Amino acid sequence: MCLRIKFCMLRNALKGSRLPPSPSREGGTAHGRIQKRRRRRREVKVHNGMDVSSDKVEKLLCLCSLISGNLGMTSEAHSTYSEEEDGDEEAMAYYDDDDLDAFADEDLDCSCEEGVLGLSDPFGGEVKPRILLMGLRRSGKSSIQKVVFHKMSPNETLFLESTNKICREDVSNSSFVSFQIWDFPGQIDFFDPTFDYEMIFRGTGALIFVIDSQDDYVEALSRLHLTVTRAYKVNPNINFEVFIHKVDGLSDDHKIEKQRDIHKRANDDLADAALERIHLSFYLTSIYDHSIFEAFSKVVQKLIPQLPTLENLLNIFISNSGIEKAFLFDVVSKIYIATDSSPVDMQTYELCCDMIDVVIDISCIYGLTGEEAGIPYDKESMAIIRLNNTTVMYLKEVTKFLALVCFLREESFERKGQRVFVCQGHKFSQLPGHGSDPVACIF
Ligand SMILES: Nc1nc2c(ncn2[C@@H]2O[C@H](COP(=O)(O)OP(=O)(O)OP(=O)(O)O)[C@@H](O)[C@H]2O)c(=O)[nH]1
Repeated sequence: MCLRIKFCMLRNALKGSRLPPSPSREGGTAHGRIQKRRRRRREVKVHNGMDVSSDKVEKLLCLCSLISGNLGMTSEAHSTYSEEEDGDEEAMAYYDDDDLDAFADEDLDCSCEEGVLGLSDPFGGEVKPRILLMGLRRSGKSSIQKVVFHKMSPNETLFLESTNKICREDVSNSSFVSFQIWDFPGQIDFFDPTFDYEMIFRGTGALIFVIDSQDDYVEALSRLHLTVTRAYKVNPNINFEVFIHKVDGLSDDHKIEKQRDIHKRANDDLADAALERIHLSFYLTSIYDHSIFEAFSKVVQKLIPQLPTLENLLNIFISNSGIEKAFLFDVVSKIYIATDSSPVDMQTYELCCDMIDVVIDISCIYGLTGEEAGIPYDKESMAIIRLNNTTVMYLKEVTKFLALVCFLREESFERKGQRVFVCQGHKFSQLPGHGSDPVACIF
């Protein structure tokens, strides 16, 4: 199926009509205000769309695809898998709000254990890394999971009920983004003999401890200490990630102050227990902006064994292409799984998320014909957006769930005389009429 963003329609849509609410655009007052402010800050113009694709981009895409493919899911491979295993192409229909729920429910294997105390060994043969969400009651654990992985609007989390069972969810968007999330009820009694915490921590890759920054955090810190020390004894390889959460209600100065205080107290507690070797990473997060997605990106990246290879590829890619910044994104969760070594700022990250939203929304509205319904993102998907500060953004599909998003200066953005290559499975093939030299590629 050929799916291409229709740029004239995109331009019209951006100028005149209102885009339908995408999961990340709709939302609560705080989130809505942030989004509105951000939209005012910049004027998004759409480049005169053409089939532009540099051979360097294609080379990188192919390599990324290969790395991904070695893990079992290239675009093609995944399509086959979906058809054979699921028999349901509509699994990709997460792009519109109604279908989103269907996607989330159908594709995410979400189950809740019958209470903490009744947990038997559910991990027979489990190989996916496990991410645990822990913290006091009402700290925001379930909200984080729902907003990041179910595209729930932040305001809807106000109506979430308290979790009283361990909820497990399989997230398998791509070979890179493939793990289990365990959402724990607020209070877990480590001393309860029927709660087998050793078995839980043994297979854990990351433990996210959520602290409500708008609340008194003394109890949360002692709980963090207890949890971390217990987990470390069982499995010293766990990454300990502390989300200082709900910072949307705090001023910038207050945020920094809270982070410094929590950081100091948590590390002092570890030093007092002679456990300085335990490393805690801290993040300021809120479900009302992109900070939660950025923090989750960093947590997930640490669990990707191929991360150094991907980063190297992106570094080589930008050093040879005039591109200033490149990200590899999981389009479903908007987690970026790798970027080059230059620093990431929040605004750049937000722009990438917005671009993914625009591409998917416009594809859904204008890119599908009747018989193609259901797959608004495929190997033909690409988009170019010119911002009003002479920066060009470029998005290209890598695999069914991955996108390469790049930033480059307008002057580096050449559209003429380029050879166009497409990545077909594991091979480059050259499109007729676009230059004569084949691209060298090592498989
Ligand atoms: N202001 C603000 N509120 C948030 C944020 N994240 C979650 N909340 C709110 O915090 C409340 C509790 O959220 P939950 O996700 O149910 O908390 P939980 O940690 O899963 O709670 P338990 O299931 O009882 O352990 C809800 O009203 C959410 O709307 C945030 O980033 N900012």
